[in-house]
Amino acid sequence: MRLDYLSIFPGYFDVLGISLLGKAAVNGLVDVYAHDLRDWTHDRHRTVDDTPCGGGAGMVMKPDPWGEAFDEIIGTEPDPSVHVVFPSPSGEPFTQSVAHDLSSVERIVFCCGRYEGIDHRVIDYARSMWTVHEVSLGDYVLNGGEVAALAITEAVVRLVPGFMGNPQSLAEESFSAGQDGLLEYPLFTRPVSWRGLDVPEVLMSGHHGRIAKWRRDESIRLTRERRPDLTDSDVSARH
Ligand SMILES: N#Cc1ccccc1Cn1ccc2ccc(-c3cc(N)[nH]n3)cc21
Repeated sequence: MRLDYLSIFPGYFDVLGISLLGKAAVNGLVDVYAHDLRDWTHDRHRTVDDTPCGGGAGMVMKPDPWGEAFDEIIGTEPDPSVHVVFPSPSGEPFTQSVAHDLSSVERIVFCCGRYEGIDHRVIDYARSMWTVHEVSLGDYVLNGGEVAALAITEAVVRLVPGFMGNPQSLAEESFSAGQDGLLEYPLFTRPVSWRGLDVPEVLMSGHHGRIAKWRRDESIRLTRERRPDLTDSDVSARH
């Protein structure tokens, strides 16, 4: 998998050389390339923004540098196998399902906007050429797309076959298909007693059926308490 990042702050992506992602890069599972959008400007100030047409606060990112960067980094021919991700507060929700879909593609280009956003024609042009995902991390506003791109990267790459040492751990996480859309149950390890707090006895019983039931019940309880939006009537009935 090749990952490209287009940003006026490419240094954000130096962190991708650390930890598991660094190991994946070493193992050849992912190739990471960060690009400075200003390299595709031609004025002395390396200008990437301008005032919004129609007025309004803030600045908008000019389309020209993006187009020239696309030509050089991706190419000038349409290719739906290239997935272009625009983090945006007005995007579709980024979910585990989207992460799973992206984990099987060969190439992802992250377009990290700043200011008030990117000239919309850039997104329209990208849609005419590649497979575009305009995605939001959640209902809050960041200062740009870089942090969102890093979060999306981690969610996607950890699902790439061969990346995680123990793929079984993926199957038991919150939001994974195997969890029936429920939140993950509480986790414990040794010591059994810690500052007056004990591991639930059932988990030390060695009775796998009771442990499985306790974990399911806890997942249902937590999901109903914290994320009623994840429990539809059918799921509630089953639980
Ligand atoms: N756009 C915009 C915008 C609009 C108003 C105020 C500030 C910004 C900053 N910004 C510029 C690029 C960009 C990219 C992604 C996010 C983003 C994603 C999530 N889920 N929250 N915020 C924000 C981004």
